[in-house]
Amino acid sequence: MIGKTAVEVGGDGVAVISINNPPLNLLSVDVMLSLKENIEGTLVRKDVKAIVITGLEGKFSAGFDVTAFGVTQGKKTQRELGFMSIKIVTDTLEASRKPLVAAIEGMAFGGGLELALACHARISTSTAQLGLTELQYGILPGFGGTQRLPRLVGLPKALEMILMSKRVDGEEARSLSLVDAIAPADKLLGVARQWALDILECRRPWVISLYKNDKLEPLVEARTILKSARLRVQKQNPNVVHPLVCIDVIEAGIVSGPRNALWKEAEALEELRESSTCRSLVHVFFAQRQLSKIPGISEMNLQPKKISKVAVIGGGLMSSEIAAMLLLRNYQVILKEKDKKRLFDEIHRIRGNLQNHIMEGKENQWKLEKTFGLLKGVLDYNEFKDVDLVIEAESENLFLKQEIFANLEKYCRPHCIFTSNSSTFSLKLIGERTKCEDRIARIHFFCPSPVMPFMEIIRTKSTSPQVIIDLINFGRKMRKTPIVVSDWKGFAVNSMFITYLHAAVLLTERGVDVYQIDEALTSFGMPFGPFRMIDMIGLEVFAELCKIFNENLPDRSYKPELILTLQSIDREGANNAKGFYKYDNSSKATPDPEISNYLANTRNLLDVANDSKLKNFPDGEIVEMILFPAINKACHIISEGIVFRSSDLDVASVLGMGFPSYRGGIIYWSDSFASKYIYSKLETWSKEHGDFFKPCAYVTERASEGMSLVNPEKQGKSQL
Ligand SMILES: C[C@H](O)CC(=O)SCCNC(=O)CCNC(=O)[C@H](O)C(C)(C)COP(=O)(O)OP(=O)(O)OC[C@H]1O[C@@H](n2cnc3c(N)ncnc32)[C@H](O)[C@@H]1OP(=O)(O)O
Repeated sequence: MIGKTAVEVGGDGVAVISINNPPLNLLSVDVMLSLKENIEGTLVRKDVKAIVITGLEGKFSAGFDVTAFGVTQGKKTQRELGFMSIKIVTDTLEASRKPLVAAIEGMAFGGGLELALACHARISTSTAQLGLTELQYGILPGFGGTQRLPRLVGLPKALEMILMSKRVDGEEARSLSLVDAIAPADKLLGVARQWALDILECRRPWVISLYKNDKLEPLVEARTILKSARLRVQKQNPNVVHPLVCIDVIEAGIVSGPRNALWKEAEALEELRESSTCRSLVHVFFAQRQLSKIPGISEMNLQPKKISKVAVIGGGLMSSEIAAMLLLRNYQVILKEKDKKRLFDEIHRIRGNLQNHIMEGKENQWKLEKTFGLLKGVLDYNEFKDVDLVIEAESENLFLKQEIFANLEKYCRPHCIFTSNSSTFSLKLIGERTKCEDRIARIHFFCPSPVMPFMEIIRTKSTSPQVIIDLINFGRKMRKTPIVVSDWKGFAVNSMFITYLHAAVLLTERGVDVYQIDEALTSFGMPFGPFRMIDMIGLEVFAELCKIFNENLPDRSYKPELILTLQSIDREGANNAKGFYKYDNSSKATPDPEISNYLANTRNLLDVANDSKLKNFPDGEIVEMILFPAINKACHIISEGIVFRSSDLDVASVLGMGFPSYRGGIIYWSDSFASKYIYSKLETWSKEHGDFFKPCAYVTERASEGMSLVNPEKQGKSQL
């Protein structure tokens, strides 16, 4: 039995039914059947006047167990989900002849919130998290959420919450009338019990959400809202259908009544949960959860140490972005610079960063000053004595970095963690003049760091387990998804991304149109094409990155000559309004016909003929020719033991490169081809265009054995 519910009847005549499926009180067929049984049981009990539904241990319910979707393809749950939605949620729970109130603490997601929506009232704590998050798994709310949420909060807000899988806290839920009252955790059950009795005594309304109409827009207005929602989702994500299916189901309820639409919803859920989109998204969900499981460390159950004060060393854009991110997460920040002028400039830049952010968030001047007040600029190490973490982001000078780390050991307390942001030198070299290798790691924020939700933690064999745990916890506090990898000549996840960009440059140098490449990749699902991406990174930064990358990892590397040509004529990317694209005052990018001239020059320089075969290259081939080298590099990373699981690179590709999550990540996607196919393509291209495409040993081996590239058990042995 997977989970159940428990009933307790109080002297006040209120039965409290608690969902009991630790740790998150996920819903399962067993939980739902037990809920039905217990509601029916309490309905016939004479000593029960009203019912409260809650979750044990301060968690209402994190929703239905998604292992029932996608990953267990073909295996149906014991009873169809439609049965549960209509027979249990609607005909038993909502139709109960005794008032039913939900007491929500912790979280109410997906099916969990949908149970609460079917109750006659909802009381929540102010910090509870509520949301219909189903679309993030390629399905739609399947327990009546498509019908009840619009009727409780109005169509525009419901669409926003459902289509974006948006979570709101109790306070916001109250302001939306999604919950009826807020109560502190220790009084929650008491308030909910009294509310249920008040409904019985007609002191509070007995609301059946499914038939509530006052918040619903009139049909014509509703149709206009739905139409623009359709256009929006089609534009944002033309490759997936589930948001459109969801909108259709919502509309069906408004047009032909909610009861009929519940059946439509159930049918749609059955269909969507078998889709490849659902399988891929569920894979990414679990892969993301696996990321923080570090073999050999997680079992130690170490508790993370608190990090309150962080020092950032070094100038430049990156360090000011890092410092601003830290301040916005309420860390005290010490910023160390070489001289007064640089320090002044940097502090000025950080204030600008904060101002942008706080303005965007419509927060006030007071908040800005308070946040800025957490920053202290210094020129020496005296303030480092009580710092918990140092992030070194100095220029790429080994001697300078070694000196900094030697000073850190001298001035900081013994538990302070030292990290470098460098991608050039190995951590071993950077820490050579210290005796504290166990406290040294690398943190890599992805560009642009305030936006990218991903963070790499790079460790050596000497980095202590406690430091890893502390940094994972720090990453989460920074609202980033942290991935732990081994030190690999400065590059781990980035090598996959750089290879992807190199493949695009190589292809255009051989004759494929720049803008066709970008379009092929955006149609595939990347948020930007590779050339728009290079423009955004900036050609100077990209060229520098390529130089270091090629020096450190010469195997199958590529020298993107075109970048140098463009730099020589001052085309630096979005920053100076011209790169592969032209940019207007509002940073809107448009293709520039002049690019073809520079391409011709580069081809002359490289002495490569314009390959006529590539002239009318189909989009599908472009995608393969750009993404297969990245898969090849990812396989190299796996075989070197840089990551623990191949699925780690799926998450890395989704969060760090923008690979579409509905394709499951780069390695997961590779499984939609036979490994032999990938191998033979790489082999052919390597003959035609050089070693850049040469399949690595892992791909060669797997292809010869007819094995998938995804094989968590047999992937490369971890170096750690
Ligand atoms: C029919 C309905 O309409 C369909 C649905 O209900 S779809 C489901 C909707 N629910 C959700 O979206 C909630 C997804 N979960 C989360 O966001 C987060 O787990 C959470 C915020 C609830 C808790 O986060 P946190 O405390 O960090 O715990 P976390 O490590 O994520 O999860 C604990 C365990 O539960 C698992 N888990 C979490 N949610 C799950 C779910 N919905 N299904 C299956 N397993 C789930 C995790 O994989 C993890 O398993 P593990 O310990 O074996 O690795």
